[in-house]
Order: sequence, then structure tokens, then C-alpha cells
Amino acid sequence: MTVELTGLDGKVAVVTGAGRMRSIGRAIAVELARAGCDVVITGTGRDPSGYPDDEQAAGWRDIDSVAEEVRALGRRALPVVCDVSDEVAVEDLLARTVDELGRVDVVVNNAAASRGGDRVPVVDLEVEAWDRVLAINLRGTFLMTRAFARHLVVQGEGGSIINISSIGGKLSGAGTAAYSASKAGVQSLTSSTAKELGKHRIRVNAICPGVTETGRLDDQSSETWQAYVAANLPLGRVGTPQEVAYAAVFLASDQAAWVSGQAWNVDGGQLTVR
Ligand SMILES: NC(=O)c1ccc[n+]([C@@H]2O[C@H](COP(=O)([O-])OP(=O)(O)OC[C@H]3O[C@@H](n4cnc5c(N)ncnc54)[C@H](O)[C@@H]3O)[C@@H](O)[C@H]2O)c1
Ligand SMILES: O=C(O)C(=O)C[C@H](O)[C@H](O)CO
Repeated sequence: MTVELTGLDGKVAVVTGAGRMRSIGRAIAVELARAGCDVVITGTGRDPSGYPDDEQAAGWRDIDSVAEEVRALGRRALPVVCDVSDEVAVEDLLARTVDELGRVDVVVNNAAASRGGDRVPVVDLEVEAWDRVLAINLRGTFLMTRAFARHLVVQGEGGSIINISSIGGKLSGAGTAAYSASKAGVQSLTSSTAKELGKHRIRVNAICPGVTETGRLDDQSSETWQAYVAANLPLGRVGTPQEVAYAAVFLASDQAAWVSGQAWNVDGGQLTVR
């Protein structure tokens, strides 16, 4: 017997932070399109906080290529520049989605940043770095959830909100305080909103990826990396963006109709039940 994932044909999905080729957001956008969704792909083209790095600019670079991949699968694609930490930009994103694609069914809050807060102990952490990471990862997920959940409630046909957290939100490491706190906050927000929105048949879940092979891993030296993998990953390898995307497609589908409020580790077995 084959279990076919259903309920996504002709639905509209929004995936934030999907404007890079080697990324989890791009893989989710493509797999949702393959499952039948039209997809709004968002990325940033600027850094509103003026933080000195190219993390935001790079988030827009490949957005048209990702949109082309979605169209090649026979689905509509709408690429939009949107900084998820900006309330007005998020409201504009909702308006454009509904104007141009007519509805919303699936929202994937994937956009995130860590730079400035990476490998910095709390005693050395700049307030600006803390604020920036929390603004994008947690405030951004809140703003997106609030705007799109309001619409889903009025639309009246249920929906699925999927928040990309991290195992780092469950297993806070030294030097990752801002990022880990933001991802733990995303899990807490997932729990609250799942309880509030269940009566509208809106399901809210988090996915907690472990180390996944995206552009973010480019600066890992191979020796350190092999040692990390050997010590921490029972399956002996890091994950692929597509493997995280499969979990997102399942959570978006009708086959996950009774799954809500969960924070699902997709991590090669790094975190296990206690
Ligand atoms: N790669 C991993 O090992 C890993 C592990 C666990 C969790 N995650 C999570 O998976 C998600 C995707 O990560 P990725 O590895 O594909 O990295 P990524 O950096 O390619 O993806 C994050 C995207 O968010 C975008 N972004 C940053 N600030 C934004 C803003 N203000 N508004 C809108 N978009 C913004 C970035 O430009 C980027 O395109 C993130 O939530 C990340 O925390 C990744
Ligand atoms: O969230 C990320 O970017 C990760 O790579 C998750 C890490 O595996 C986790 O923080 C390790 O403790």
C-alpha cells in the first residue's frame, strides 16, 4: 500500500527566506510546488538594521531562479521582497498574496539569521546582535503568524502554519544564546498558537532541523566537521534541505490533519527521547 499525501493541489503556500539556492526554504518551496501548491517565495534585499554583513542581500539573490523552478513544476510562483521583522512589509506580503494568488493555505516561517550572535559568549554579546537575531527569528515569526492567521480565520477553511525552529532551540549551546533563545521562543509561540487556532482547524507545528547541508555550513572546516558528525550524528551524516522539506510537506498535507502543536526533530537522530 502506498500512502499518498493529499490536500495540497491548488493550495497556496507562503515560504519566507527562500531566496537562496542551497537552502531549506528553497527546498520547501519546490517540494510544496511538486505536491500541487502555488508558492509565494520571499527573501530580503536589504538589512533594515544596517548590520554589517551580506546575509540579507544574499537572501534575495536566487529568488527568481527558485520561482522558475516552481513554475517549471506547473505551479504559479510569486517572488516578493519582504523583511519579516517589518510589520508593514508583512501586511503588504499578505495583501499581495491574496490579491495575486487569491487565498492562503500554508505558511512556512523559515526566514532566520544568526550572524552577530554566532560563537559569541553572553558576556561578549552586543545588544544590537541580540536584538537583530530575536527580531528576525522570533518577532518575524510572530508578525507572520499574526497577519496570516487572521486571514486564515476569516477565510474559514483551516490551514497549516509551519515554523522552522532548530534542535538548537532545545539544546542550547555555548556561544549560541541569541539564536537558541529565538528558536526556543519559536517553539513556545508554536504551542500557544496551536492551542488558540485549533478551533479554526488551523494547525501550527514546528520543525527542528539538526545540521543541514545549506550555504550556512560553507565555513565549517572539514576536520572539525567530521569530528562533530562522528560524535553527534547517529546516522553518520548531516541532513539535506530536501529531507527537511519532506517533513514540511507532510505537516502541510491532509495526512497530518491530527498533528498540531508539535516541535518535530528532523536531525539524523541527534536528539533522542528521554
Ligand atoms: N542549516 C542548518 O543546519 C539548520 C539547522 C537547524 C535549523 N535551521 C533553520 O532552517 C531555516 C533555513 O536555514 P538555512 O540553513 O536554509 O539558511 P539560510 O540562511 O539560507 O536561510 C535563511 C533565510 O532567511 C533570510 N532572512 C534573513 N533575514 C531575513 C528577514 N529579516 N526577512 C526575511 N528573510 C530573512 C536569509 O536571507 C536566508 O535566505 C532557518 O530558520 C534556520 O534557522 C537550519
Ligand atoms: O540551527 C542550526 O543552524 C543548527 O545547525 C542546529 C545545530 O545542530 C544545533 O544548534 C547544535 O546544538
